Amino acid sequence: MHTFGLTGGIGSGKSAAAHYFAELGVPILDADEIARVVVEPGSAALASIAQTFGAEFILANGTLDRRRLRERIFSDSVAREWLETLLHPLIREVVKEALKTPCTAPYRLLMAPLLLETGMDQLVEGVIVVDLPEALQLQRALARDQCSEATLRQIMQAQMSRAARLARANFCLDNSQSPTELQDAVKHLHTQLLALVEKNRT
Ligand SMILES: CC(C)(COP(=O)(O)OP(=O)(O)OC[C@H]1O[C@@H](n2cnc3c(N)ncnc32)[C@H](O)[C@@H]1O)[C@@H](O)C(=O)NCCC(=O)NCCS
Ligand SMILES: Nc1ncnc2c1ncn2[C@@H]1O[C@H](COP(=O)(O)OP(=O)(O)OP(=O)(O)O)[C@@H](O)[C@H]1O
Repeated sequence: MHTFGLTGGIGSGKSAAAHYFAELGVPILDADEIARVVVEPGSAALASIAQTFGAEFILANGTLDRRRLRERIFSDSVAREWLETLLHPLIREVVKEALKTPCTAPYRLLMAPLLLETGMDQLVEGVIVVDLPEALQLQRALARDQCSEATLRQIMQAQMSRAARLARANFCLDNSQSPTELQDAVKHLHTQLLALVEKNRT
């Protein structure tokens, strides 16, 4: 089973690209979704977070106060590193287990904003980067998220720079134009990936 990684900074258009791949029948494994599963109510990770940051980081319904934790970790790099040390190995283990599941499609995608930062690119055969100028990335993320510009800038600062990410890309999807153009780029890359997978089979 072939797996390629799909990455890009916050608001770059990973979900939009993944949606177009899914329409073409490509299975998607989403690391952000797994990051939510590992802190579900009752998990050891959630208990550790409450112990370190305080009980006020847990909402009345027992779930993580994600907004509060976001504000905290992106304004305090020590807190962020503590959280990453706790969560990244757990996320990686769940991803590794999920990748063991056989799948009939020619290839699948592991979608992860921190694919390169966490070394999860070692689990895939090639890296696809969704790319756009940082100013446009900020503009789109601002329009979508209930998040201040200052926090978004801090999140972008905690991620790899555009240049560093592009330097590690095997494939690039330009998302600086319209959604239709992104969809066309996904279709084109899908054909390329199918050919690559087929070539490796023979
Ligand atoms: C801080 C948390 C609770 C905020 O939750 P929230 O629902 O507001 O955001 P969500 O999880 O949907 O993440 C939104 C985006 O933030 C960015 N982001 C998240 N965590 C990080 C991080 N540690 N460093 C840099 N960027 C990050 C990513 O681009 C991500 O797509 C959450 O992001 C989290 O648990 N982060 C630590 C786990 C992690 O590193 N996840 C990335 C998986 S590869
Ligand atoms: N080509 C485009 N033109 C205009 N808006 C776009 C385009 N691509 C994506 N968007 C919008 O930009 C925002 C960010 O896109 P998306 O949610 O796909 O990014 P993401 O990389 O998955 O973000 P995150 O990692 O923050 O979850 C969304 O509101 C989306 O609708």
